[in-house]
Amino acid sequence: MSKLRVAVLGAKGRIGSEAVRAVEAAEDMELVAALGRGDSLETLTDAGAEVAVELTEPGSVMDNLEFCLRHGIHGVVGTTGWTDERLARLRGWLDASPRTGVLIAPNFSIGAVLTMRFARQAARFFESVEVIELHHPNKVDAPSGTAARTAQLIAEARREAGCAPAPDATATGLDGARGADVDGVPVHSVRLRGLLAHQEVLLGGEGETLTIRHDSTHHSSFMPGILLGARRVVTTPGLTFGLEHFLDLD
Ligand SMILES: NC(=O)C1=CN([C@@H]2O[C@H](COP(=O)(O)OP(=O)(O)OC[C@H]3O[C@@H](n4cnc5c(N)ncnc54)[C@H](O)[C@@H]3O)[C@@H](O)[C@H]2O)C=CC1
Ligand SMILES: O=C(O)C1=N[C@H](C(=O)O)C[C@H](O)C1
Repeated sequence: MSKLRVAVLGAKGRIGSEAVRAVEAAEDMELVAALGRGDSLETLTDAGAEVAVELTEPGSVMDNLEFCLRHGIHGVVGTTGWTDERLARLRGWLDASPRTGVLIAPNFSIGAVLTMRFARQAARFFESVEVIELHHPNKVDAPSGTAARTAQLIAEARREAGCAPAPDATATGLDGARGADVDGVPVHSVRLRGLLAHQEVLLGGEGETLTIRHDSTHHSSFMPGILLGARRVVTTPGLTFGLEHFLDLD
């Protein structure tokens, strides 16, 4: 059986360097390119890459994906910074390349995907809900892509269930003290040396609270999801948003 020809973009970064090792170690994959900042994207076509694992930064991801989709290279994307406007541009490129697939995974770790799923399930049963994400201090974006997605899923579930806005009597104070507002859900970002990637979803009702917490303590937590994404995206044309769609969770 021929091996899946995989390239990693952002190959010298924190997660990218781990992804290079994971692809090299996968028996059904061949690492055909490992690109860092400034390397030519033509390397991907010269190397015959079938899948590009995109782990760079929000300022680079769009140009990289535009090139990949123009050349029929599937994408597995962990890079953050996804807005509605960016997603619409990506869908336009996918429409022009209908056999190509892109997976965008706000988080590749199974625990984080389950956290999002459990938070969505729990959201309608509690009056209050807030998200706290905690990351290493080298992270350039806040809130994290995972926290933004978690808050969107919570907000969607609460809208569908007809929940009232969470109670909050705050009338005065410092700007930012109540976090960022993502679809009506407060999201608080902590940046602390010693941490990697962590998230808590706090839910509160009369006389009880529920905390759903996930900790990624090593970048290896993201690797099974990246490899699964690469295997599945080649037979899944169009945009898949969230690794849960490849996990048969229900
Ligand atoms: N979805 C997920 O599960 C995860 C996503 N991430 C995300 O992945 C991204 C990268 O995170 P880190 O590795 O921590 O950052 P990092 O800063 O350590 O690595 C990014 C690397 O990409 C390189 N780069 C920038 N532009 C490039 C380009 N055009 N072509 C090739 N390389 C380029 C940089 O030089 C750097 O080496 C961030 O957006 C982060 O939030 C990180 C961990 C897990
Ligand atoms: O930058 C990181 O480290 C991470 N980024 C992703 C995010 O923004 O959610 C995934 C994970 O939290 C690690």
